[in-house]
Amino acid sequence: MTLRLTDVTLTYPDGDTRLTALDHVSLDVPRGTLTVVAGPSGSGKSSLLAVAATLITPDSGIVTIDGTTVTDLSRNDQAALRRRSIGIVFQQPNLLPALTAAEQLHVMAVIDGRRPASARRRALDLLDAVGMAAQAGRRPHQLSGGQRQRVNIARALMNNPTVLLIDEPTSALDHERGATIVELITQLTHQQATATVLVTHDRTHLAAADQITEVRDGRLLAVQGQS
Ligand SMILES: Nc1ncnc2c1ncn2[C@@H]1O[C@H](COP(=O)(O)OP(=O)(O)OP(=O)(O)O)[C@@H](O)[C@H]1O
Repeated sequence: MTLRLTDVTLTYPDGDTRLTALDHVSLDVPRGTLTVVAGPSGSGKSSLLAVAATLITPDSGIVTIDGTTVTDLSRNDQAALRRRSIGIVFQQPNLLPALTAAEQLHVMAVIDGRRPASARRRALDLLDAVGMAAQAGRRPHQLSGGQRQRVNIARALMNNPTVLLIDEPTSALDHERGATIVELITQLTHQQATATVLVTHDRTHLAAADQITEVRDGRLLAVQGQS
């Protein structure tokens, strides 16, 4: 299993007590499949992504990625694994204003120490895969919200991650553009063979999923596969 959460509990300080954001959560996500986690505001979706991304260490439970138990690793080793194996798409496309679409992707490869020529090739291939080849030389202010989100998704795939984590990718888009982005995420999940988790409060995205699950008050309700 590429991404596995086993019996994960996460709490935050809340005055004199602690608030349980994730309550004994278990989830398996195989490569090449899309899991949609739906739930209302405050149910624990972002916390689940942050734990899967190794950005937050849970109070208890185990997270494994590609067979490595990440909850056992040092913070440095977690960061190295994150760079190598995890692509994260945050809600707001936090692109760098001065860089072109292609350069947004290059930066990721440079951080990872990849050779410029192969990085340039992969960046252009990915921009093509997200339908943005013609806009490779544009800066964020010259792109629409949907186009920025496409660059954001391509950037997350730059280092060839096995796990792709996506937080509310359509919150800034209208319904039609949102549906197109979810379709694109489904295609990329199959094409790039990522174990993809998309969290959303929008139930219309459930139809795109290979596996759907609902989160309420930090608990995962039934996980169901779709075929
Ligand atoms: N850093 C924090 N400190 C304290 N409590 C937090 C913190 N982050 C989240 N929480 C609480 O944990 C619970 C789960 O929050 P989380 O952000 O994971 O939910 P969510 O489903 O992603 O919500 P939204 O859809 O509004 O982003 C909420 O009750 C929230 O108030």
